[in-house]
Amino acid sequence: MASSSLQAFQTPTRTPASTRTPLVSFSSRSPSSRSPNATRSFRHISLIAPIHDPKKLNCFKTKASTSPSMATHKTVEIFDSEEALSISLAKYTAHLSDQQKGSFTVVVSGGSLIKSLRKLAEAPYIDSIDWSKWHMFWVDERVVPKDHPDSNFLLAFDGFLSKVPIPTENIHAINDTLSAEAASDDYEARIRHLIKNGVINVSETTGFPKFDLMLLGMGPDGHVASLFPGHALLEEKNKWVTFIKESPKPPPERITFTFPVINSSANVAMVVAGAGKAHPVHVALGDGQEPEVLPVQLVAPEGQLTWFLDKDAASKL
Ligand SMILES: O=C1O[C@H](COP(=O)(O)O)[C@@H](O)[C@H](O)[C@H]1O
Repeated sequence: MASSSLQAFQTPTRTPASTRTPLVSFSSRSPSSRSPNATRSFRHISLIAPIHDPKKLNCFKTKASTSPSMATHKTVEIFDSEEALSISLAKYTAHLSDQQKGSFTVVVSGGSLIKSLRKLAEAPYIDSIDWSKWHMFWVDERVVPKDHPDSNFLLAFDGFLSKVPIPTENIHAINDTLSAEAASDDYEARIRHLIKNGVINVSETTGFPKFDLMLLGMGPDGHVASLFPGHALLEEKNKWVTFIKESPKPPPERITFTFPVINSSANVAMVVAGAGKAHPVHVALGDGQEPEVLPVQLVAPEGQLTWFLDKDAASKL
């Protein structure tokens, strides 16, 4: 099956290509940045092909750590174009998929991230990936019908899901027939059910669901999922899935995973392209002197965090 039809989802269910190297790649192990002021302790910087004054990379060097109870291993890769970024993202995702013995649980955001997944639907990945073990989830969704232009499901369907043979029953879309509150409760209940069935793992550290891979975008204001700057939902500690009725970015009603779930992931890819996002990238990865606290700074998975940046998004680093 090379594609599924949108109609199949209208009634919600309950239930090495080019190996272009990044221009700049460096990795670190840092304490959890659950505290936005948590400092980073970069152990390793490998400069593959400098695009900036290397002195600027001082901003990635070691600082004293605060409480390293939860360590995030962080890698930042900077590419000369979004095209090169998307090729590397496909390779990374295919590698994680290959490593997974049982189900491969993948969470996507909406927005520009979806376009950057396009290489997965091309050779060699379309034929080499075992799509049958993939289970797809959404980190956030807008409270609109699945065929509405604002739907994150529709975006993913058109840009990715309709082009790859993931079994229809493994595509776990958020219920679009319920209110925001009911849909978030419903999604959490369905995730609990999939944990019982052994599809989704649980973090031994946090007790929250542990997805194998979250592919996340970031808004120009530094929001991730539907977790916006200054909003009380940033502080949510108990719920897995919650809702917002007054999103600063339209549409106003949305459902979103919470930070405890995002940060219990085995792998998170932050995929950011374009000069319009250079400022929040600098806040998140720069010298830590910014007074702002952006939601993206709270992304600190217990597993691996990999930033995929194009050079425009990285231009203020
Ligand atoms: O509203 C949303 O925006 C963010 C960022 O979107 P982008 O187009 O600026 O990349 C997205 O990650 C989120 O899923 C979506 O609901």
